[in-house]
Amino acid sequence: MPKDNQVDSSRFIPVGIIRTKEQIDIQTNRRKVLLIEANAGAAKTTTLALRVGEALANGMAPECILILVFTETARDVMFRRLIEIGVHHTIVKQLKIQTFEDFSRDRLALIEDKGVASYPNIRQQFPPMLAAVDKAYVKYSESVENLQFSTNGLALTQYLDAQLKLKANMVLCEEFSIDDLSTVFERYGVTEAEFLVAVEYERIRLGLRNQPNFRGSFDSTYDLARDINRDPDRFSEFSDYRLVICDELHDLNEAAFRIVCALIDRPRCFFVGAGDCDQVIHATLGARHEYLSTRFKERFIETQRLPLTITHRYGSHLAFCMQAFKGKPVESNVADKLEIKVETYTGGLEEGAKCVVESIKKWERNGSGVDACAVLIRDRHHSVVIENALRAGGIGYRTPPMGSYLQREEILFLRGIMAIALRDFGAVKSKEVKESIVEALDLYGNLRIPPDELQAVKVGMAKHSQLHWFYEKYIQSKDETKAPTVLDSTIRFVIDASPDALAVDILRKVCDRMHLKRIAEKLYVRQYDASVVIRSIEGFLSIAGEQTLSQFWSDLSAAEQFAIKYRDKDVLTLDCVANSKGKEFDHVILPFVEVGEYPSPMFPLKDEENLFYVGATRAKLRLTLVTPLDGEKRSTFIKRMNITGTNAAANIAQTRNENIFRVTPASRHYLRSSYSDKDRLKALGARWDQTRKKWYVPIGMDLEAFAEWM
Ligand SMILES: Nc1ncnc2c1ncn2[C@@H]1O[C@H](COP(=O)(O)OP(=O)(O)OP(=O)(O)O)[C@@H](O)[C@H]1O
Repeated sequence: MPKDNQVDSSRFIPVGIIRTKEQIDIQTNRRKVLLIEANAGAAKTTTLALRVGEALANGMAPECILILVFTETARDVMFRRLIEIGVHHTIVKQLKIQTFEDFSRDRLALIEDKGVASYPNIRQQFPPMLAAVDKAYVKYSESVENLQFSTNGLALTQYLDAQLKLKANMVLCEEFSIDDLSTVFERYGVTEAEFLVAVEYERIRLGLRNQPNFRGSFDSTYDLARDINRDPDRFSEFSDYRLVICDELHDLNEAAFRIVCALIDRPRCFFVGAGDCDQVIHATLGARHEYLSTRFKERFIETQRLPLTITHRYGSHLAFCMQAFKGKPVESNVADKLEIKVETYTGGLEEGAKCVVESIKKWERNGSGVDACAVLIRDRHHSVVIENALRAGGIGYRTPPMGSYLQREEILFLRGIMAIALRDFGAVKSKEVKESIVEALDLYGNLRIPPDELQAVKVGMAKHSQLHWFYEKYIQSKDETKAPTVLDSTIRFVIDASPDALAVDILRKVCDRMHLKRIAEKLYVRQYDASVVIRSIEGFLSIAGEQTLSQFWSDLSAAEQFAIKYRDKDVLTLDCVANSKGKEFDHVILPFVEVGEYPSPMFPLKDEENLFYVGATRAKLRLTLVTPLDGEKRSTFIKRMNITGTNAAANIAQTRNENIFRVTPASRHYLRSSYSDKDRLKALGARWDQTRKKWYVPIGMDLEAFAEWM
């Protein structure tokens, strides 16, 4: 039964939830273009899944439905949600659920006569970007005043960021006149030099025939949008989708918008998209709220907007706090209370990490499973202390898709040096980790081993229990008359040191001798990425504690074994907040909600607010904020939630919810039957649910005759 006693004309009846009137209105809506604007947890994904269920129940073939999202996480969540509400998994598998980038790549492959090289790693884009800077310099440095071009790593990354921004906004495919150059900063937020370099970079990428030579991240989406722009008829070659669904519409940029428009332009296509402007955290890629607010309406006059106002994920206490934090109405329909805990610590991040472990233990003592718990960190480097504290506390964890700190390049490099010096590569059990250590030595040591040779070395290396031959072949200086390289002299220093020396002292000297900070700034040229690497190394040194070099080495192997042991089990999730969009957990712990960490001073405050909002709203039953005891060090975000001030009103709303919404949904009774039962079931009045591929007894019908199938 739907809530609010409305007439329900829907054919798809979900399992496990009672839909609100808002949800049924969306599920059964037949407007050509429908936009849903909602709060976090207000059932966007679920309601889009209901719309898909309805289309299937009305006989639409799964191949005619396309679901587009921006991230792989969102794709997985949509897949799961469809199954949760009762769409049969074989049907879900037939639906096309893709990220924009994957969808675009597949579409382009259909019309391109040659394969296009993919450059997923930003470093692969450096050589063409260098060539672009050269060209821009030669062409414009005489004719345009005050142009500054640079070719260091930081500058190259900034040029790459700028070209992405311009592409997301579809600026580069427009004709440009040199007279307009003075306005590019005002219009697009890039400098004149960045604009000119981006134009040259695209010329290099596209070559003479306007057929891309390579593609970096986002280039498939851009190229498809560009293609549509140049020749709208070409899109008509693609298969017709009858229903296009788009989740996370708040991440839409101009390129993705044009692809969506081309799909909607097909005469038989219906479109439903959902978004929440407070979840925009990819602002640099041109994500803007104006698509939701105005652009669709301008382009498709028949656009209708419907709201999803009520959250079904978390109770009133968090709803009221998020209302205070975001300054927008947030209402909850959840009967279960959500507790907000503020746990405090004094001292550094290690103490904060212990506080996290204590919060998990309290949760377990309540009888709740640790697998329903997630620690969502602001930055990758936070995971060093957290992982260590979890291991000390015997709490198994997974780190999808962030990866454990032990497998990060900077840490692998230090592990490689230790493995050579201690002659104990055998302690590294995993073949992949062995290969990655070799890669990290090549990268950080600037060995420049040609790619094919490196590949062969990696394959051979996995079989070795020693790394010494690699050292002798690629690192050790052969010419006695010359000074050894910095890497070689650093390794010799560690070899000469006693394995009983304090690990932290030795490793700190390794970092200083190698100038790791400078290397990080060169390799991870974005200031933020470099800072994460530097802090991750600091965290690594701090966890060495009082251990000797050989003790720390054994401890690292034990830590890796610990992480591997629990990898596929039902354990705690440890991830970055940015990866958690669309997910939910009974208990969410946000560590280090402190000044300088959260919000990060390196990003616009608005983005940080949205990130915090996304993290906090993943919680279903408990949200724990781990923050310093010292009020001065506490993040202003906690104050802005007004936890104490909203408590009384939240209590009243919560009691109301407990009285109204703690009802078991009346639902169809699905039957366990085999194919040969079908005629009998039909004769008894059972109905076939095509979407779920099961027979059911309609609501209100006596169940007695169906006892053998219950
Ligand atoms: N009518 C309903 N009754 C009870 N629970 C519901 C209902 N609709 C959805 N839910 C539940 O609410 C939770 C949030 O739903 P969903 O993930 O669809 O929200 P969302 O708006 O996509 O979230 P977000 O954008 O924050 O990731 C899910 O656990 C879902 O099963």
